[in-house]
Amino acid sequence: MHGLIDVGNTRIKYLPHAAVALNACQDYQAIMHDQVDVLIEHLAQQNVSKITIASVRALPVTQRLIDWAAHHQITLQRVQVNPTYLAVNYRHVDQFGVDRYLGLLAAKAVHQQNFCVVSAGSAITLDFFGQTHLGGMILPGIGTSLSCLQEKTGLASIREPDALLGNDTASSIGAGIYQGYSRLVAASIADVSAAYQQSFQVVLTGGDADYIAKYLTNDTTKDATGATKDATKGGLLAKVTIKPNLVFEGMHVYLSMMENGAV
Ligand SMILES: Nc1ncnc2c1ncn2[C@@H]1O[C@H](COP(=O)(O)OP(=O)(O)O)[C@@H](O)[C@H]1O
Ligand SMILES: CC(C)(COP(=O)(O)O)[C@@H](O)C(=O)NCCC(=O)O
Repeated sequence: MHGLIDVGNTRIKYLPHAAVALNACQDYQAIMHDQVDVLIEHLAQQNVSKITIASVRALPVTQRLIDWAAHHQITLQRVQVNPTYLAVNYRHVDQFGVDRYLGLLAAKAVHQQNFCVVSAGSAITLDFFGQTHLGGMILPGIGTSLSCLQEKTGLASIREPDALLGNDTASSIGAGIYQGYSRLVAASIADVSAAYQQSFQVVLTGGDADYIAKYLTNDTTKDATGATKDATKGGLLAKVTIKPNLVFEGMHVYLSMMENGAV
């Protein structure tokens, strides 16, 4: 058994390698960092003999997984940003997040060009790809923003608003964070589209993708089968697709390229 692991800043996600190939829409299992031992037990039970791991940075849980694999003679392979197949427009490629790289690889395999990968996790990242990677944006994610607000002001409750404006603290924070972030993402895509004179297919992933999508447009279809639905907004957002497994799909592309000797 070959296991794929995505270590994000908030959660660790796991998917057996075969699941990506056989059923790309199957959801991953996600755990918080302090539950890494539950994942290790699961890997042991599944007789995992090989692990491919994408880790956004050198997190203690990544080291824990590396140590466990070494101790049990399990082959562990770390995904690296490699410009051979997909070049990222970064001054220093080694700064570029491996999760962003895998998101681009997966989206490129489907759309080839003119897409924007939006990953709504601990951070919200936007990566624009025309004929090549153009560059990106990073901003604090929804959960991160809520934690900051709580730390600075003590305000922690959040509720989805039923209107544009909130009428109590929780719905006002909901209006600001859920709707506000979606507008920020939409306006950023619109600005880049206008500046580059091209439109971008939007591919959404990450723990908060549904919230971003919900307020980004009223006409978004959650991707279960890879299907998309038209969702035009100001003529700029051509299509929005939610891909919960985008990083894993990117790992699948990455591994295929390795097998073919491209990476
Ligand atoms: N069950 C959950 N546990 C924790 N966070 C969740 C959960 N469901 C959705 N979220 C949201 O997803 C965000 C983390 O998204 P994720 O894609 O896992 O991030 P990362 O890749 O940075 O670990 C959290 O900040 C939170 O807002
Ligand atoms: C931007 C990120 C923090 C997003 O991480 P995530 O929200 O998925 O945990 C991560 O991709 C990262 O640490 N990137 C390195 C910096 C960069 O891409 O420029």
